[in-house]
Formats: sequence, C-alpha cells, structure tokens
Amino acid sequence: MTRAPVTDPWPAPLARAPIEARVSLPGSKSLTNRELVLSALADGPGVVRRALRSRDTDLMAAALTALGSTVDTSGDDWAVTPGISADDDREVAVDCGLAGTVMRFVPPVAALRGGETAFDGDPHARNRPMAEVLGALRSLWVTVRSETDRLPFTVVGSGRVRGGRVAVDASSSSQFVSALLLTAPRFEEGLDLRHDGGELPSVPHVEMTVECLRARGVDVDDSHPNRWVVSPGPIAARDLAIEPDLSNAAPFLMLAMTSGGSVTVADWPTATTQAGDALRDILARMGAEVTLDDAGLTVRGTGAVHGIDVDLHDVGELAPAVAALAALADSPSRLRGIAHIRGHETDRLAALAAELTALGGDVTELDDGLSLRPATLHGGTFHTYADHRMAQAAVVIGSAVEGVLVENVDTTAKTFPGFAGVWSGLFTR
Ligand SMILES: O=C(O)C1=C[C@@H](OP(=O)(O)O)[C@@H](O)[C@H](O)C1
Ligand SMILES: C=C(OP(=O)(O)O)C(=O)O
Repeated sequence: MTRAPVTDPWPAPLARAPIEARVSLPGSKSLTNRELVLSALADGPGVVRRALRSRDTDLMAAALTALGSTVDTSGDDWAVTPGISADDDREVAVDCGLAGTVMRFVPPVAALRGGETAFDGDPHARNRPMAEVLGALRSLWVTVRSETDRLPFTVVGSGRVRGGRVAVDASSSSQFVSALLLTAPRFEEGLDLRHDGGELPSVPHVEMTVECLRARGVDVDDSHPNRWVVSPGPIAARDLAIEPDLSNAAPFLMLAMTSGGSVTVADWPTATTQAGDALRDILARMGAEVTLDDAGLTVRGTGAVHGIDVDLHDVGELAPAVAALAALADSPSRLRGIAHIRGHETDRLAALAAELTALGGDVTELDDGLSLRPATLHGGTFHTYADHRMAQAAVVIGSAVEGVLVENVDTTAKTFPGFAGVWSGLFTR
C-alpha cells in the first residue's frame, strides 16, 4: 500500500465508515527511559527488549552514552553496558530535547561521574520546571551551575553522592521524585526522600519507578505517604521487555468511538503502572464498550460519545486526547486536577482551549483543567505547539470533523515516529 506523504499541515483523515482495526503499538516511553537509566547504573550488562525507538528514548540512549555507558540501539532489543564512573572526568554535553524524563532523570546520574555534564534542550524545554531537582542535588552537596534553575545548567560531578534526607515539592511534576529515586541506590547512604507540597501528580508514574527499582533488587520503603526510603546497594542487571505505550493508545481507542467501529490494541498488560490503563475506565464512562481479554484491549463504539467529569491528576498525560473526545461529546465535560500540565511540553490547558475553540468548540480554561460543552465543530488548522499529545488530540477531532489540518504532525516522533502513517493506514483498509 502506498501512503500519502506527510505534508505540513497534514490533513487528518476523516472516518467515513466505522473503523475496524487491530493495532500493535510501540513500547512505553516511561518504561523504556526508566529501564535505560537503571541498566546504565546496574551491576552488569543488561538488555531492554522491545525498547521504544523515538526521539525521547534516542535522547536518553545518547545521554547515557555521553555519560560513559554503552547503549546498542541497532536492533529492537537494546543492550546496555554500564559505564558511569567516578574516574571519568571528561566534560560532556547532554541534549534533553523536550523530554522531561531526560532533563529530570539524567542529572542525578551525572553527579556520579567525575566530570562536568552540561545540559540543554529545545527552546520550550527551557520553560519546563527543573528547580526542585537541581535544589535537591545541591542539598546533597552536588555542585550545579545554572543561571535560572531551568535548562541550561551544568552538573559538576565529584564521582560520589553521599545521599541522605531530602525534601522536594513535586506538586508540579512527579518526575522530580522519580529522578531522585532512580539513582538513589547508588548514593552512599541511599535516600530518604519526602514530597513536601501540594498533592503529588501522576502517582502511577512514581509507583512505576518504585516497581522498576524493586524488580532489580533495590529496597524501597514507601509505606509512609509522600516518603520514599531507598537503601544503598547494587541495582541488578536485567534482561526485560517493555510493555506497549498505553497512553499512545488513546487516539486509536478513541477512533473506535468517533467512527462507531471497533479497535483492539494488542498485548495490553493485565497489570501495569502505566497511566494509559485508566483509558479503560474513562472510555467506558464516555460511552464505549470496553473488553480486556487475550486479544488485547478492545474498544467498541456505541454510536454515542458522552461527556465526563473526571479528575485526571494521576494521569495528566491523557488529558489532551480526553479533551478532544470531550469536545465531540453530546453532554458537558469537566477535566479537573491538571494544573500541572501547564508545565508539560507546552501549557496544555491554554493550548487545548485555544485550538478547540478555534475549531468551534465551546471550551473554558480553568485554573486546574478545562470545562467543555457540546458544540458543532468545523475544519481548520490545529496547531500542535511541538507537543506530540496535541497532535494526537488533533487527529481525534479530525476523525470526526471534515477539514482538520494538523500543523507539524511529525512532532509525534517524540514518542511515536511514523504515527501519521500508522494512523492514516487505518482509514484505507
Ligand atoms: O515519569 C514519567 O515517565 C512521566 C511522568 C508524568 O509527568 P508529570 O508528573 O510531570 O505529569 C507524565 O505526565 C509524563 O508523560 C511521563
Ligand atoms: C508530559 C509528557 O512528557 P515528558 O516525559 O516530556 O514530561 C507526555 O509525554 O505527555
């Protein structure tokens, strides 16, 4: 089958008939980047099978390579040889792109080297919150040079981090907690980390971090709320496989609803810490029939899309796609608890309100979310703000509304290279 080239702006395909499809999705960004970090810090060589190959994971592999490890990304299974060393006093640079996982997870690793590591990223990456990670490192006696407490900054490694007690306010990103936990076993005294601030967002992502550490033999006590105690010790090398990215399943599953068809995502795990697993409940509440069985997760459209009142604090990365579906719904919606997504790839609340309104949506931006009322949408250009999930929101709208043009659909390469081709392939069977 020949596929239309990906133009910019890109005409989002319209579903003129029910879409019946089964899709296999690439691996999870969050799991791939955690396992790459842990493999680089492990006590021997390891393998990350079915690693996600995407901009964020390529950047992570390059960052860990710059820091002295070896990551062989030539096949689907990535072999990692640890090599972060106190004796390594080279000055190196790390490009974080727009990846929160790279800009937050790698600085504590860099502190274990002997040399200086300079971090920078895309223009918008310089707006993303970083101060809590840099402040925590400084309170652990790591020297960090920065003018703004955001990117760019330089970690001046001394080859050792003593560790101990640290408090951070992670109310603007759970990644501050995950970042410190991932490297903590390699601190001389481990880490006694407290979150001290407003409610912690994206709790499943912190649970994912804890689960990944425990699977490598690390002792983590999370029995007290907002406190994690990590014992010092080795991080076991592993040969493991990455689950499909369930958050990237959102537009595919939603297509079943907007087209009145049926979409199955293969290899949906029966137990997972991925935020995307919440789609099962969210889409059922919005009117779908949802089945999880040996075939995978199947969402069947019933012909109706209902609005939803939902707190997405735990699963903020789903908000753009859920907002898009809610804009097509037959009743009002309220998406709550997601003030922190203003610090994601772009200010997602402002961006979603602007773009959905421009296509005729009836959307109000709230301090901590969005409220949406039923409206008749029309075609036009949907701007993506270099944000992969804005592009995913755009194609959900475009599947139901004629004439939606997606600006820079290739921004989806952050976590899903080739997304536009896979997406349009579903419409031409
Ligand atoms: O640790 C992770 O892999 C992530 C944590 C979450 O970040 P926030 O807590 O900043 O929302 C999530 O939104 C992001 O997509 C990935
Ligand atoms: C917030 C996201 O990414 P990042 O890992 O860059 O924070 C996301 O993927 O929705």
